[in-house]
Amino acid sequence: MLNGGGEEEALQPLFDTKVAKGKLAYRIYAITVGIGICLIWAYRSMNIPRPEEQGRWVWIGMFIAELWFGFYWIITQSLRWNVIHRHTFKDRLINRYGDKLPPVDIFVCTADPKIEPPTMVISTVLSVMSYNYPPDKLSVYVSDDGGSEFTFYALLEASRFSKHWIPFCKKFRVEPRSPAAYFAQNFKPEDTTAAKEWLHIKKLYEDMTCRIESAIEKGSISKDARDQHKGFSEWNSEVTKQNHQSIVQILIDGRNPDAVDGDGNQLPTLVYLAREKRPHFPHNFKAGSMNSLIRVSAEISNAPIILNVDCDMYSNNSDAVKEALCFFMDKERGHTVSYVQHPQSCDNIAKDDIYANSYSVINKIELAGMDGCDGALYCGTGCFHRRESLCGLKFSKNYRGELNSLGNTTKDRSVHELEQGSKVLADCSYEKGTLWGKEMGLVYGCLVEDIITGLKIQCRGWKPVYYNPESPAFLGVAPNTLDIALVQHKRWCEGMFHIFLSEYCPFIYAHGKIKLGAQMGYCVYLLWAPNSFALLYYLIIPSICLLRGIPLFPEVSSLRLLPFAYVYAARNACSIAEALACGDTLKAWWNFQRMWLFRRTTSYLFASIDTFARQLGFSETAFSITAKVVDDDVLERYEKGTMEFRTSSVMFTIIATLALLNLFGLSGAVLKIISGYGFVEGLTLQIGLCLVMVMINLPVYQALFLRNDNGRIPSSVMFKSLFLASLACLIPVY
Ligand SMILES: O=c1ccn([C@@H]2O[C@H](COP(=O)(O)OP(=O)(O)O[C@H]3O[C@H](CO)[C@@H](O)[C@H](O)[C@H]3O)[C@@H](O)[C@H]2O)c(=O)[nH]1
Ligand SMILES: [Mn+2]
Repeated sequence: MLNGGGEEEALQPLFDTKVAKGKLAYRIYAITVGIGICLIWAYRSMNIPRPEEQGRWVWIGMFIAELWFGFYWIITQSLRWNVIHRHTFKDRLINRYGDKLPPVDIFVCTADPKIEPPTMVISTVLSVMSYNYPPDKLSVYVSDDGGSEFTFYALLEASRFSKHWIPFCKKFRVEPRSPAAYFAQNFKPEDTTAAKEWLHIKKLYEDMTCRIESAIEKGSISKDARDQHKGFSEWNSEVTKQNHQSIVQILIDGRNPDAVDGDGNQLPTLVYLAREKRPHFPHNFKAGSMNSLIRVSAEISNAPIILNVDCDMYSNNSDAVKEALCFFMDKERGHTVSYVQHPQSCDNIAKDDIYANSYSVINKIELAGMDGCDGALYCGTGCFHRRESLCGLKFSKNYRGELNSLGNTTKDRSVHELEQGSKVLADCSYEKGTLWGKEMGLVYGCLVEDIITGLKIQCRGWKPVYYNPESPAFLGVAPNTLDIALVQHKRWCEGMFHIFLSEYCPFIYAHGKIKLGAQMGYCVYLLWAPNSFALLYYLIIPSICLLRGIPLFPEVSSLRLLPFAYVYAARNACSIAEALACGDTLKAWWNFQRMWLFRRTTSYLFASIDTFARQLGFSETAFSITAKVVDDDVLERYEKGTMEFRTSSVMFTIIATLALLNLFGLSGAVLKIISGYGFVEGLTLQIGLCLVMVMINLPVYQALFLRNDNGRIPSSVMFKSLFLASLACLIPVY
C-alpha cells in the first residue's frame, strides 16, 4: 500500500525477523556430536595409563585438551541454536514519515595519515556525505587521532569536490558512492552526455587526489592552499601527533544557505576534529576518539541517531540510513533498539581468501545466531546507534524513543561560537571526574572497546539488532599480509580475553540481564585466546608420541575409535556445508582451516600470554593500528594468493616450527613402516592427524624451502625453527 496515512498502513511493521532454515536438522546433528564428545571423554577417563606405564601424563594432558574442546564446542552451540534473519521495509518508512525523518550524525575515525592515507579517508567521507537522505539532516564528523594537517587538507579538498560529487551521484544513481571504489570499477556510461559528465567528474577526482598525494609526498602544503582556510593556522611548529591542542573546524556549515552543491541543493555539515593530545594523558585510542565525537557532535548538530564507521569503511549502499531507521522507527519494537550493527565486509578479498578475511560463516551464521539470543554484538564500525543508549541511558518501560526530540538547537549560533564551544569538549581534562568511558559513551581500558560497550548497552535493557542485507552496506579493507592479519587477531583476542577475566565476564556481569544463550555466545569470542593451549598440545604431543611409538588413540579396528571418527568427520562436514552455504569456495574453506590453525597457534597464544601479563600488572595496552596499504610487490603476491612471510616475526617461527614438527612426526612414522620396524597398532589416527597437518602446512614448506621471492620465510626464521623442531623431538615423554 503506497498511499500514506491509513490506519492499517501506520501499524505495519517496518522490519521483520525470520528464523533461518534447517534448525531441526542442525539440532539433531548437534545432539549426536554432543554424544560423541561424551563418549570421547569417557574413553579418555577410563583408559588413563597406570602410574608405572609410559605416557600417563601425556594421556591426562590429552584428556584436559579434549575436555576444553568439548566445553568450548558446547558454548558455540548458542550461536547456532536460533539463527535469525532481518528484513526491512524501506518503502513503508518513506510513506509513513516522508520528510519527517530524524537527523543523523556520522562519525569517521582515522588515526594515522601514513597507515590510513587521507585519500582513503575522504573517499569514505564522500560516500557517507552522499547518502540518499535529506542532506540538511546529515552531519559528518571526522576524528583525526593523527592530528595531521594533511588529513585536514584532504578534507578541505573533499568539501569542495562534494559540490560536484553529490549531485553527480544523485543524478546518475551512482553506487557505491565512494569515488575511489566507484572509479575503480572502470565502468563508463554509454550515453554520451552521461559519459561526458562521468569523465569530467573523474578528472576532478583524479586532480584532487593528485594534489593531496603530492602535498604528502612533498611533506608540506603549499602556501596558496594554506591561505584558503583559516584552519591551517592551528598547525604551528609545535603541533605533533601526541602533543597538540583541540582542533575543531566546521568545513561545511549545513545551516548556511550558501553551502550548496552544483545543483543548488543544501550540503551536509562537515566537521574536522582532532581532540587534544598530551603526552601524559592516556587518550584511550578509538574509544576516546568516539567519546569526543559524541560530545562535539552534541554541541553542533545533536542528531538522535549516530552512524560510526572506520575510515576504511565506505558506504556501499546509499539507502543504508533509511534501512537502519526501519529498525529504530518501527512502531512496536523500534523504541527498544539501541543499535543496528552491519557485518564487517571487505572489498579487497583475494582469490580464495588466503587470510580468511571474509568471515562469511561468522557474518551469516554466528552473528545472526547471536542476534537470535538478543545479543547482537557491537563491532565498532558500520553501526547505527541511538545516541541516548550510547550515552548511558537505561532502557525503561516508559521510554518512547521519539527520534525528533533531540533535534538541532543551535540555529542562532555562529560557526565560530560552535567551534569554540566544542573545542573544550575535546580537551584532555574534560572527562576528569565524569562518567565518560565508564557509564557514558564507549568504555575505556579494553582493546575491543566495541564488544564491551555493546555488552554494557545490552545489560542496560536494550535490544540491539544485527542486520546483514544481501548486498553489504559497508565495505572495508582487510589485512593483506599474514603478519598484519595475525597482529589484528592478536589485538582482538587479547581484548576479548581481557573482558572474560575482568568484572565484565558475561556469566557474572550479565547474569540475569541478558539471555544465557547470549552470555555463552559472547564467551565463544571472549575465549578465543585460551583455545591456543589446547590446540598447541594437540598438535605437538601426538607427533612427538608418534615418533616414540606411543599410541594416544584407539586402534582402527576398535569400535572405540568411532566417537573420534564421527566427531571429526561430522564437525568438518558441517563446517564445509556452512562455508559452502555462505558462499565460500571449497578452497577458501581449506585456506580458512590454515588461517584458523595459524591464528590459534600464534595470535591467540600471544594474546593469552599478554592478557595474563597485564592481569599481573606487567604490561600495558597498546593499540596497533591495522595497516591499510602495502607495497606493490606484496600486493601482487596477495592478489595471486601467495602467503606473505617476509618479516622475521616470532609468530612465523612458531608456525614454521609446528609445521616441521608435524613433518618430522609423519616422516619418522613412514620411515619406520618402510624399514620394516613393523607397525604399532593404534598409531593410525596419529599418523592421520600428522598427515592432515602436513597437508594444511604445505604453503609453509614451500615458503621455507622452495620459494625465492621476497615473501618467503627468512633464513634466520628457517634455522630457528629447524633447531626448535629438532629439539622438540627430543623432549622426554612421561
Ligand atoms: O588511537 C586510535 C586507534 C585507532 N583508531 C581508529 O579505529 C579504527 C579501527 O582501527 P583498525 O586499526 O582499523 O583496527 P581493526 O582491527 O580493523 O578494527 C576493528 O576492531 C576494532 C577493535 O579492536 C574496532 O574498533 C574497529 O571498529 C573494528 O573495525 C580505525 O578507523 C582507526 O583510525 C582511532 O581513531 N584512534
Ligand atoms: Mn580496520
